Amino acid sequence: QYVPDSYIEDAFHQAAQDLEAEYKLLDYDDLINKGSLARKKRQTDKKDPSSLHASVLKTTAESQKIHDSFKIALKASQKLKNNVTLKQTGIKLRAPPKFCPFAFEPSCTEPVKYRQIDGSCNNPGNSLLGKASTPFKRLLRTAYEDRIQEPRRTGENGQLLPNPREIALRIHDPMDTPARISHYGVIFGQFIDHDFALSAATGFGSSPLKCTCLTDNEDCINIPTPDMDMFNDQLCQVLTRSAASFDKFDCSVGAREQLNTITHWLDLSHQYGSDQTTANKLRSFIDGKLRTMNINGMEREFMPNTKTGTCVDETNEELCFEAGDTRTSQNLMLVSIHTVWVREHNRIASALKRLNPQWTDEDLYQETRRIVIAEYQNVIYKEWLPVVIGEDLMRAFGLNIMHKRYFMGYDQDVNPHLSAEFSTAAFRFGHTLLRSTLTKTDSELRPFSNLTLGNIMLRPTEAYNNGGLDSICRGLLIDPGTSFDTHFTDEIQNHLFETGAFDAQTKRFSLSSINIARGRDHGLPPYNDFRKFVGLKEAKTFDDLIEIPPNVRERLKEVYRSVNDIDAFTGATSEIPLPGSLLGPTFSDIVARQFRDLKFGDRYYYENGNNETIRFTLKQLNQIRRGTMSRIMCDNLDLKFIQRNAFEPPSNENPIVSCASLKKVNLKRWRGEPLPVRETFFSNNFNNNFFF
Ligand code: HEM
Repeated sequence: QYVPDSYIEDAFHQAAQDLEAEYKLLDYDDLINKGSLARKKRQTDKKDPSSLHASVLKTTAESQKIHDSFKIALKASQKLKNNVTLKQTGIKLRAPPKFCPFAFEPSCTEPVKYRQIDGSCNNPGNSLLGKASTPFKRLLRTAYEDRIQEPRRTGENGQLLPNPREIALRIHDPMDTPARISHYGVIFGQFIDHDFALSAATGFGSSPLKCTCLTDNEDCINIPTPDMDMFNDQLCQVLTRSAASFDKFDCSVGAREQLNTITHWLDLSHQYGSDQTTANKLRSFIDGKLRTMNINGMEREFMPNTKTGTCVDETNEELCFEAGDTRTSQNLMLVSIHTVWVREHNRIASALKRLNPQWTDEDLYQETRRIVIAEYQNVIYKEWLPVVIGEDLMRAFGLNIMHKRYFMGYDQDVNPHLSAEFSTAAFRFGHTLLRSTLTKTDSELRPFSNLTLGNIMLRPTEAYNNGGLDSICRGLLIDPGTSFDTHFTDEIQNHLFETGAFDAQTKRFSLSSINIARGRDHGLPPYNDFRKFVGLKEAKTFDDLIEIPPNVRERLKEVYRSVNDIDAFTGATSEIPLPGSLLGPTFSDIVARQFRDLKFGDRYYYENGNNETIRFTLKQLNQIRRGTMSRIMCDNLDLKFIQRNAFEPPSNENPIVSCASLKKVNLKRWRGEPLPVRETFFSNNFNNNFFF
């Protein structure tokens, strides 16, 4: 049952005016003078760690509009609630179309052979599913302090929850134990993450808010420095809250959701872009290729430079690298993986051009993109995911790839969206697997140089010198990652984004404490709720936490007052890994569930055979299935030898073999591939009718 439209519209108009008036009060100069909240057009101080953190967050004009529309809806709902009749009838409220950012669905032409850049039009029943700038979904009920939007602050006994950095110091202290995943496998996890998750940050216009340690603002969740912390030269870690969104496309007013600014799919959107402008900027428009550049003294191609990134550019000559995601240059290990995939795109485009000389640039770009995304999905489901969650869960969740046949399990009722529980907690498992050092190796995988994470975080120098990105990528193959446990490596735990800018308010971050604070910001319920969801027994006391080793249980008991207060990230990373999986039972389940939804809910999933326009021929598909990550590395780096599975360190079970012995994908199956009648690509104008 809904309230009459005119009545609601009035309330929304008034609420919009109130919000505008509030924003006017937040005058920029005034705020700077008061030293409270700084509105910046761009984060310009490249040495300020908080600017560096902000540079890996994203605010867009669209995300800010959605955030504002949610705020307006809350205000309007407050106004309407004061009305006695509404209170009595317990009527549900929904924003009128003018105030609902999701009201204008893209219209999709059918059938479409290629994915849309912005992720829309995948599901014929709901064209917005999977699109960039849509909300995360929930597996569990949110847990906000006020039930609507404020971060959880108080525990079960009414006392304040422990400070996230305090928890980090007591539970996530540094220790590195080698694991059976290669560091390549770990950073590939980050690469996947940047394909499908980027929460919008609250901001002004299209820049994230810059909080300060003295700010008491509802959109800041700074982490104060506890006593006895080595961070005692800084008051806090400044942290901006993620932007708000409605949780449903119908804009019914409920608890705060967060917004994913990039496409939810496994579609290499971090290579190709999540919007048409970015996608066009990355293309060369010649023979279907992506734009690349050369570096003096190095033979192969590299991603183009950009001046808009936030690399700490010591010399003013060495620049960041540009791809489809704003976080590309966050570290050079990540850049090196991006580089391999850009080269793979251009390698395939050249091969297709040789096979089909009559194809236009557009034909070559679209078909190459389709093949490269298929190769990428193939290595994820065939090689990477089994290393992470193990064969048993692969089977239980239907995640194994097929042999010789099509996959026929596509289900348009599956919601493929990333869940908040996955992106805010479970998929951050990779943070515990990172190591502080890395090795550069030559083409025979012989080490010749060692670096620390600090040397390559937002610092491009090592990309241009001493073997460059190729040697970093090869080094990731031989270094093992560290085990899944509560421990974080020192560089991430105590020195994240440290630049030596000792006059900055926040001089460095601690990633585990950010994860905990972010969980509260996003209204994640405590660990016990996660346990129930994945089928573990609800713990009544700390001693019931039998999946957690006794010594860690003891430490949890010292930090948290109640077993019901434990933050999800801390609780789940405390668990002993399941047999065959790198992860404990809670994160194994949530990760498996998410990759199931991304497979069964994606009409463009590479093995899907139920749509004749979209699917590959069986012969093409079987070629793609032959591919491996190691083969792709051999094709795009100077490598003579490599282990069979790039996601595990070399060992007797995973021997180093010659590149020549690895199977190749035969592209001859694409000779004469019929191309679709050119369809008009959807242009996103869904904001035309919006309220500002
Ligand atoms: C050197 C390596 C890495 C660094 C420095 C790093 C750093 C960060 C930072 C600063 C954030 C934003 C935190 C926040 O404000 O909430 C973040 C988010 C995240 N990271 Fe990492 N990370 C790394 C590797 C990884 C790996 C290996 C994985 C997974 C296998 C991963 C998964 C995630 C996820 C899922 C998010 C949330 C994304 C979102 O929803 O916006 N990261 N990381």
